[in-house]
This record gives sequence, structure tokens and C-alpha cells, in this order.
Amino acid sequence: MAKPVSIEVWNPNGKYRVVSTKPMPGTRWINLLIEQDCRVEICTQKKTILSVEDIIALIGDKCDGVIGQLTEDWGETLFAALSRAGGKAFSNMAVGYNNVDVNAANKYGIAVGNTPGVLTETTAELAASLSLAAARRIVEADEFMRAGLYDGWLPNLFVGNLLKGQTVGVIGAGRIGSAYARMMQVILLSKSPDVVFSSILGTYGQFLKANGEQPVTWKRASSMDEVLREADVISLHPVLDKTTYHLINKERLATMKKEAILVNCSRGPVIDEVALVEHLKQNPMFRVGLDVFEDEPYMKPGLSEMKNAIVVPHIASASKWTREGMATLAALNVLGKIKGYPIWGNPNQVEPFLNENAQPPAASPSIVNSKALGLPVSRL
Ligand SMILES: NC(=O)C1=CN([C@@H]2O[C@H](COP(=O)(O)OP(=O)(O)OC[C@H]3O[C@@H](n4cnc5c(N)ncnc54)[C@H](O)[C@@H]3O)[C@@H](O)[C@H]2O)C=CC1
Ligand SMILES: O=C(O)C(=O)CO
Repeated sequence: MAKPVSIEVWNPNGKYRVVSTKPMPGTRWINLLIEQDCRVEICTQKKTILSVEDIIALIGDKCDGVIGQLTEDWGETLFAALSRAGGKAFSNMAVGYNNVDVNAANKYGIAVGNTPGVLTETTAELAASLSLAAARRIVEADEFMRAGLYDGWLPNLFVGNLLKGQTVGVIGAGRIGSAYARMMQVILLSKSPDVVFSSILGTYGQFLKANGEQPVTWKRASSMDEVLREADVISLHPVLDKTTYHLINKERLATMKKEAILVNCSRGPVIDEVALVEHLKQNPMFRVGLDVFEDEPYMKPGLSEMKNAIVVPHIASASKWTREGMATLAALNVLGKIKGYPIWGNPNQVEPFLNENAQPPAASPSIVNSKALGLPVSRL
């Protein structure tokens, strides 16, 4: 069995043993656990993705809760090991929990936490960045400059797409998808400060109309194909499950506009990446911005050579505030279950847990299987 070699221990005499499979940003999450009598053990092994065997070794004989990562395979084997060690709680440091078999956790009565809300805007901002970078070919142009190829302005140099007035399609209009859509409006609204503060799109539409401009409109599509056919920029934000695996496949790519921009900040397998590479080859004006990959951390053959693809290493939630907040939420999920606290009533409103100047509420911020486990809900 591959034993993790290096562990950092905080508050060695704490009553409850909480393990984090990775160092996480900030120290607030550690302090909050210590204040509540936890011994915190952080695996500092220099290995990006821990195996199931590594994590079993980390759990050991006694473990009250684990904070884990989206790269880990939390299934029957790990929940059985955690249960044997007396564990009651696991939390992903992520909102997505497609790496977790919640039914297996239910079987052992283990609460499963995630970290919604705190990463909504940060992730939406990366999706917007990728949309704009793809439209205006920013990465290609940057490489060109660095290679010393720029020898003067040319009418045809790195001509991209104008986004003004184009249609943005959002597939998976949940927290992040909606924030992405709102942001598009904010970009447009920022021209006129008095309208920025009016969040009502209709008002802005009337303003544009009154100034002789085309009003911004929105509509709910009746099918995915309608979005694919009509949108100039499509941003994917669904959960990954059986219904969204290869949601974007060869046929659907063919439905999209030849010069469309496709952005994926959800999970890699939502796109059939082999089909995507072929589509990028056949349609040089079609562009993608990808934060996630089907075989992450690897890219399917050919993708890295495609000039019309922008690829970044799963950094959509990588702002300091967000990553520290995710660590705090994950730690409080585990702590809350260990201490027998109720579940926070609204996982979309997690601000009270993130206020560094106040004690967090005595509740678990977000437990995805709270109903299945019959856990009480906080009245705070
Ligand atoms: N790249 C990154 O770093 C990040 C990725 N994510 C991913 O984004 C996902 C969404 O996060 P949130 O917006 O917070 O979750 P959410 O639960 O608020 O939104 C997910 C949306 O997907 C929709 N959906 C589910 N099945 C669908 C289908 N078959 N077709 C179309 N839409 C469908 C749901 O109705 C819901 O509106 C997470 O599950 C995670 O996988 C989240 C944060 C950061
Ligand atoms: O939270 C998630 O689901 C992520 O992908 C990490 O930001």
C-alpha cells in the first residue's frame, strides 16, 4: 500500500481528527477547526492526484472527517474505510461532486459536503474571459508578439469576432450559468452608470431603444438545438452526470454556427473532445475556450496544436478569495457534522460563513445528501 509520506499536523491534542488530503489556501479553515477541538492533519505529499490507497492510508484507524478534492475517487472503498475509522463526514473542496458516489456515502451514513456559491462569480468571470479571449484571438496574438513576428499593423492581422449584438447561449443556467449571463449584461451596462444599478434588463432594453439602438433581449430556449443553432457564444455550465456526458458531440457541433465560440468551465466529459478536435480542424473560424478536459489532466491528441483553442488548467475558481472560501466551507461542512450541527437552510447564501470578522453560524453550509440522511435544517 502506498503510504503518504508527509503530513503536517496542527493542534496534535485535538479530540477530533480531521484530515485534509491537500494543503488548502489560507489559514482560517485550520483555525476554525482547531478552535472546535480538532486535530488537523494535512497531507503534503508531492503527488497531484492521490490514489484510493493513498487516501485509505491517510484515513488510518481513527478519523472523524475528511476534506478531499475533486480529483479523488470517493466511492464505496473510501467511504467504507472512513466509516471503519469512525468517520461521519466528507467534504469536497468543490461545488461539483461527480467524483463522489453519494449512494455509497448514504450507505455508511456519511455526510457529503460541497462548496456552492463562493465560486459562482469567479468561475463565471473565467468563462467570460475565455469567451472574449477566443473572440479576439488574444492568445494567438500574444504568442505572435513574443515570437517577434510583429512588424507592423495590417488590415488582416488577427481579425476576430465582434461580440456586440451577438447571441449568448447558456447551457446549464444554474448559479454559474446565470452569473455568466448577468455578467454579459454588466459588460454592456457599464457604459452608462445610471443604468448599471438598475438590474432589470427590460429597463436597459428601453434605454437602448430610446437611443436608437437595438434593445438587448433574452428568451428561454425550448431545446438545446435551438441554443446551438442561434447562439454565437455558448458557455457550458451544467453538472456532469449521465444526462450531460458528451452533451456536445459531433452532431451537436455540426449544428453550431461555423464561427461560434464554445466555452467549457463545467466538466471535461460534457464535450466529446475527440469530436471537438476534428471539428476545430475542419472549422478554423470555430473557437473554444476550455478550462476542463475529458481525460484531465491530459488533452486528447491534437488539441494542443489547435490555434483556435484556448486551454487553461482548470483555474476557473482560482481567485484567492474564492479558494480560501472553498476551504472554509469544506472544513465547516465536516466540522458541522462532527459536532452535530444542523444544515444551513440555503446553500446559495453562504456569506455568513465567509465573514472573517465574525464567528460562522453553527451549521454545515452545504451537505448534498442531508435529505437522504434525514439531517435537521438550521433555523438561523
Ligand atoms: N471549472 C471549474 O473550476 C468549476 C467547475 N464547476 C462545475 O460547474 C457545475 C455547475 O455549478 P453550479 O452552477 O454551482 O451548479 P448548479 O447546480 O447551480 O447548476 C447546474 C445547472 O445544470 C443544469 N443541468 C443539469 N442537467 C442538465 C442537462 N442535461 N442539460 C442542461 N442543463 C442541465 C441544472 O438544471 C442546473 O441549472 C458544477 O457541478 C461543476 O462541475 C463549478 C465551479 C468551478
Ligand atoms: O468547484 C468545482 O466544481 C471545481 O471544479 C473547482 O473549482
